[in-house]
Formats: sequence, C-alpha cells, structure tokens
Amino acid sequence: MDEGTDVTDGIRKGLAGVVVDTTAISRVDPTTSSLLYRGYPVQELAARCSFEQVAWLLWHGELPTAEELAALEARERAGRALHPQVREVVDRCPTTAHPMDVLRTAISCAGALDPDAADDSPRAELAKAERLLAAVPGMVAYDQRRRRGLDVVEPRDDLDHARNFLWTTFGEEPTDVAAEAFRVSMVLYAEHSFNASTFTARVVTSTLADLHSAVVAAVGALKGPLHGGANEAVVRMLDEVGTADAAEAWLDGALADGRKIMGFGHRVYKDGDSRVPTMEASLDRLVAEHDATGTAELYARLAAAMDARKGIKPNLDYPSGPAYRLLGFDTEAFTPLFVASRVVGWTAHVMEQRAANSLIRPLSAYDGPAERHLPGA
Ligand SMILES: CC(=O)SCCNC(=O)CCNC(=O)[C@H](O)C(C)(C)COP(=O)(O)OP(=O)(O)OC[C@H]1O[C@@H](n2cnc3c(N)ncnc32)[C@H](O)[C@@H]1OP(=O)(O)O
Ligand SMILES: O=C([O-])CC(=O)C(=O)O
Repeated sequence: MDEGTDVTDGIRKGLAGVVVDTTAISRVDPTTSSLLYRGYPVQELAARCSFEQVAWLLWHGELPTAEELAALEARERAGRALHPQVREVVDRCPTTAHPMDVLRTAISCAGALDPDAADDSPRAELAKAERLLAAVPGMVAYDQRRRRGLDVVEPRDDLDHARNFLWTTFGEEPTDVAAEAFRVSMVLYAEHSFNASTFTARVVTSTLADLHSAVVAAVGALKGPLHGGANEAVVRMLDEVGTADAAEAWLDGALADGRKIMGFGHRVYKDGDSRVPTMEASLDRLVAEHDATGTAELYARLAAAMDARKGIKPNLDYPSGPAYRLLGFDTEAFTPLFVASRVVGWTAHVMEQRAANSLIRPLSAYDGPAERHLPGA
C-alpha cells in the first residue's frame, strides 16, 4: 500500500494480529494461555527465582551463575540510593501530579545524569539497564513517602530488591507473605513480548535514540488504563462496587453504559491470562494475613459475574491491584510498581532491537480532504 492513497484494504487497526518482528525474550501463547521468559515458564520463575535472577535472564538469555548473580546483586545494592538531583526534581513536582508523571520525570532526569548517556554500546546499554533496575524503586518509594509527609528511608544492603523496595516505602520489614507476594508480582510483571509500552520502547530505539528516551516513552504508554494503568483502575472500580452483594447489579449497569471493566480482557489471551492464577495465590495469602475476606468475596463475585455475562477473564492487573492495596501502597502508586518491574523487559527489548535494528515506520492510508489550495495560490 502506498502512503497517500486511499487504499484501506488490509489495515489492521491497533496492529491487532500483526506480527512485526521476532523476539527471543518471551513467548506469549494464547492457545495454551502460557508465558515463557527465555523458554522458562513464568510460574517456575515466580516460584523459585529472585527478581534479580529474572532480570539477568531477560537481559542475557540464560540464568546467572552464582558469581554473576552475586556481582549483579552487589551492583544493584550499590545503585539504590536516590541521586540528589533526581530527588530535587521529584521534590519540585507538585503532589497533585500523578506518580506516573513524577516517575517519568525522574527517569528522564536520571537519563540526563547517566554517566553513559552518550554511549549506546552494548556494555553501556546494559549498565544503564542495571542502574534503572536499582534506582527506580527508590524513586517510587521516595515519591510515595513525600506524599504521606514522611522522610526518606535509606536502602538496606542486607535486603534483596523486593524486600528493600518494601522497606524503603514503608520503613519497616515486610512479613514473609508480603515480601513473597511482592516478589512474585515483580517477576510476573517483568516481561510480556510486544505489549504497547514495550513496542513503544522499540519504536523509540529504532530511531537510534538512547535507552532512557525509550524507557521514558514506555512509561507514558504504560500509564493508560487500557494497559498498566488498569491496576490502579481496578481498585478504584472495586471501591465503586463496594461489596460482593453489589457486584452483579453494578456490573450489569456498567456494561449497559458501555464501560470497559478494568482488569478484564486482553489483546492476546482470549481464554485467560497465564499469570493470573499465580498472582491470585499470592493475593489469597495476603487476604488471609489481613483477614480481608470482604475483598476476596467481592473479587470473586465480580470475576464470576464477568465470566457469566461476557465470558471475559481477568488479566494480571485484576489480582495485582488488590494485592498492592493489601501491601499498603497508595492506589495511584500501583502503576509505578509495574514500571519498576517492566523496566527490565523494556531494556531487554531495547537491546534486542538495537542489535538487529530497522526503523519502525508503518504506512497510513490517507482519508483527509483531497488536495486543495490557498486562495490565490
Ligand atoms: C497488564 C495489561 O496491560 S493487561 C490489560 C489491562 N487493561 C485492562 O484491564 C482494561 C480493560 N480491558 C480492555 O479495555 C481490553 O480488554 C483490552 C484493551 C485489554 C484489549 O482490548 P482489545 O484486544 O482491543 O479488545 P476489544 O476492546 O476489541 O474487545 C473485544 C470485545 O470484548 C469486549 N471487552 C474486552 N474487554 C472488555 C472489558 N474489560 N470490559 C468490557 N468489555 C470488554 C469489547 O467491548 C469488545 O466487545 P464487542 O466485540 O462487542 O465490541
Ligand atoms: O501484553 C499486553 O498487551 C499487556 C500485558 O499483559 C502486559 O504488558 O503485561
């Protein structure tokens, strides 16, 4: 199809069903509702691996050796402290700004300060990715604490990525149930092939722009409620529904109004998201620890009603939203948690794209006014 013609045959709105490139990073298989990271089922990784191990796997293609893991952990722990200039930039953002806007700004600032900012060699790209793995939790935790009027909590070298994230957010050691649920969510959110934010990162990289530009753009794409913003929207929706007994009537009204039900449906999975059962198991343990049976009943009733009425299943944002609330995060901080995880997948894709690059520039079929001219031209 030539751009500038009015040929519309073959347009795939939203690129639905279009295969745009190969990837060796993850496989999303809707026929089996399964997800592999570099060949490993995500459920196995969630059960047995730290987030740091998964990050290495996604970046390098293999799990780290003990020495490689120890070295990555040391670098991650050394890179956690919030850079004073990033902190200043966060402080200058009003607390009325959405935390995703603040995080997008903080990551952009970190990119400008990065010692390898002008270097896009494979070594430098990996170093930048590792620095983001280490730094993003501190940005998220700091912003949430300042919104609560609380002082910064310094990171702890004796805690892994997930536990330290909770420590710097809440200033207290998480329970094992909380730390496990959070680690599992981080592993499940880390990567999902050519979703909208990852594709955004690849488009930006395809122009040979730098890694931080790609990540900042990806944060913007993730913010929307049809993508990562759904985890925040899910708990707002559950609050609106109120109680389990109200679920069916609320759903009927929402569907009649043509509303999208947050946390349900998926562009690729049509028979359930492979990650949901694993996250639901963690949510169940949090519910038990917090004696939050009302949450569990509402969660189950709404999912059953949605299945009965539309046959549409939950996606990962449905269980992760209530899990993040039980962990104690502010609702509007949920999507930044997704960023802290997905930054690993985005940067793996940035490196894969750059290694075999082709400018991403599709065509469009013009359907605006025919050629016309200014008076007297
Ligand atoms: C981690 C993630 O990013 S997962 C996605 C998180 N996003 C959400 O949870 C937001 C709610 N879900 C949605 O909006 C959609 O399911 C999406 C955007 C995720 C996928 O959308 P698409 O693949 O474009 O599917 P599409 O929107 O065409 O839906 C197909 C049909 O199912 C319906 N449908 C899909 N999801 C929903 C939903 N959540 N609520 C109500 N109806 C839905 C659509 O209305 C449409 O019905 P129709 O054929 O009668 O018009
Ligand atoms: O794959 C998608 O379109 C959205 C998604 O589930 C993710 O990014 O985790």
